[in-house]
Amino acid sequence: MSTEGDYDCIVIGAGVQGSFTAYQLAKKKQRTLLLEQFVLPHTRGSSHGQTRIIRKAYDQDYYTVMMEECYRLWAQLEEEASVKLVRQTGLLVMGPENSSQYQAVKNTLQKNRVPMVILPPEEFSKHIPNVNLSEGDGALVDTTAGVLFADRALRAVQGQFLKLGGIIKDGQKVSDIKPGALVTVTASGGVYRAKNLVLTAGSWTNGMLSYIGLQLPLKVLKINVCYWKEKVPGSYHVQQRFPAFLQVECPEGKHHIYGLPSNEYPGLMKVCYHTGSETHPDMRDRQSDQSDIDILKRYLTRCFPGLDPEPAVVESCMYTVTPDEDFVLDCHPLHNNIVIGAGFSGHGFKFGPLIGKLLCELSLGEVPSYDLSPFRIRRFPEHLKPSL
Ligand SMILES: Cc1cc2nc3c(=O)[nH]c(=O)nc-3n(C[C@H](O)[C@H](O)[C@H](O)COP(=O)(O)OP(=O)(O)OC[C@H]3O[C@@H](n4cnc5c(N)ncnc54)[C@H](O)[C@@H]3O)c2cc1C
Ligand SMILES: O=C(O)[C@@H]1CCCCN1
Repeated sequence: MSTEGDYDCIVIGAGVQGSFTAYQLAKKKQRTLLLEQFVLPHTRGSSHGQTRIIRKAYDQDYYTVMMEECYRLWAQLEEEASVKLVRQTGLLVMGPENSSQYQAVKNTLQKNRVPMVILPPEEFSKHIPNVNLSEGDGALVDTTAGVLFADRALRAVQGQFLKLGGIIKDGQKVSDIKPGALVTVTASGGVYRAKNLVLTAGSWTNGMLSYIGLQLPLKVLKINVCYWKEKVPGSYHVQQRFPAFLQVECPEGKHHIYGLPSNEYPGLMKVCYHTGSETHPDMRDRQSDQSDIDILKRYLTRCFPGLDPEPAVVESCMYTVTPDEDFVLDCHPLHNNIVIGAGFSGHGFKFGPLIGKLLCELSLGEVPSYDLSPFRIRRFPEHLKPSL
């Protein structure tokens, strides 16, 4: 066997994170193979669908700081691929004025000098018609925020990767990984070898990690992606400058509720609950729990009176959630030529271009551009197998 390998790097999983990682590696002249189990494009993972929120409004500084560069990297891809991927709409954040979460978001924005507008309750309805602000809630708008065109972004980044000479093999389910100076990857269409491996397998991550002696505390949740009909067409439309929104706490449920202005489906606004019920990634459609939809119905009846409180369309997506909802961006504890990007916990899309850059840096043994301590595997010591 040659010690050169077939490739410099193999990336497993062509969702947003694997696609951006492969693109960054190809930019660094690495001979890169991107393997995907499904035929592309597909709707079985976490990166499909037309839209995602992009925002700087976070309760932790490190995400807000990282978003500075993300916006630049998204703009760069828009230019390279001649395609529009980001639409600035602003993000309305609502939550109990004295709650720690709402205050944390407000403080992070102020501290990092992110352009924002605070909407006092008496002025709220002048700026945001058709929404009832809850008694005691504060409201602010992160004006930098907006909507990312997700499917289009995946097409663009995969297209750029191919232009750089990268290779995508889809319809190739990986069924084994053998670590070593050359990593050997067995997939349904062949056996491939490379000096480095990056694992970005989304909800299937622990299945892949079982081949290389590691398990992470990841929960896979099925998310019901709900669209709701506007009673008066256009009332929550992106062209009426209706923003995306995030309700950080409310009486109906303990998790966030979020929404995007109507755009992709005429007359329908997307509003979802930021959690779901556990599932196996291959059995997603067997999970039929709808308690999240009941919470949304009650919230929309109270706060979005212009929406019919019965979902018109329900699609499915998955979150892969860590206990602290921070990502995993790290090398395998024993095999430093295997890099893992996982646990994006329902908020990783907007970071895609930067995650790609960071996983590429880790794979090339470079000093990462950011402090990755919040994202290290060793924050879960109890989950490192005794064999490690
Ligand atoms: C409903 C919903 C709303 C969201 N909203 C936002 C938002 O507003 N803003 C935001 O920033 N983020 C948001 N997110 C989160 C974001 O979409 C995810 O963090 C991101 O898509 C995760 O990407 P990924 O590449 O890790 O996973 P995936 O997209 O699932 O990619 C993993 C890929 O690996 C492949 N794979 C797995 N196993 C194998 C194997 N054995 N062989 C070959 N290939 C394999 C899978 O088929 C898949 O294509 C949302 C997510 C959901 C579900
Ligand atoms: O990443 C985001 O911006 C959204 C916010 C709410 C939960 C889902 N993800």
